[in-house]
Amino acid sequence: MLYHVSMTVNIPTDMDTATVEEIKAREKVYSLDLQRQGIWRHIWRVAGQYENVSIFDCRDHLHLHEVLMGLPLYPYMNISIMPLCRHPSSMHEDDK
Ligand SMILES: O=C(O)C[C@H]1C=CC(=O)O1
Repeated sequence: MLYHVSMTVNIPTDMDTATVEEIKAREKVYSLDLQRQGIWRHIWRVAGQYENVSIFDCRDHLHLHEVLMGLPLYPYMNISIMPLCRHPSSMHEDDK
């Protein structure tokens, strides 16, 4: 199942720089691993925001939930989710 997910990151301004960098480094490793597995299909930066728009390909809602809960930046994110289904005019067989 495909999901449109937007994540806005709000790291507390008083968190020390080393901790922020360590969390961001773990987030990148986690994200790249999911991208390689095909679970995190696309990620874009929203211009001018500490926000991304992503497409996830998960088995079901619970799988998506577990993937998102595992994000190292999860405690500092606001997340919005839209479940997607294939558009009847889509020419992409894997849009499902
Ligand atoms: O930067 C972000 O949008 C937050 C998060 C998502 C992937 C990643 O590496 O960091």
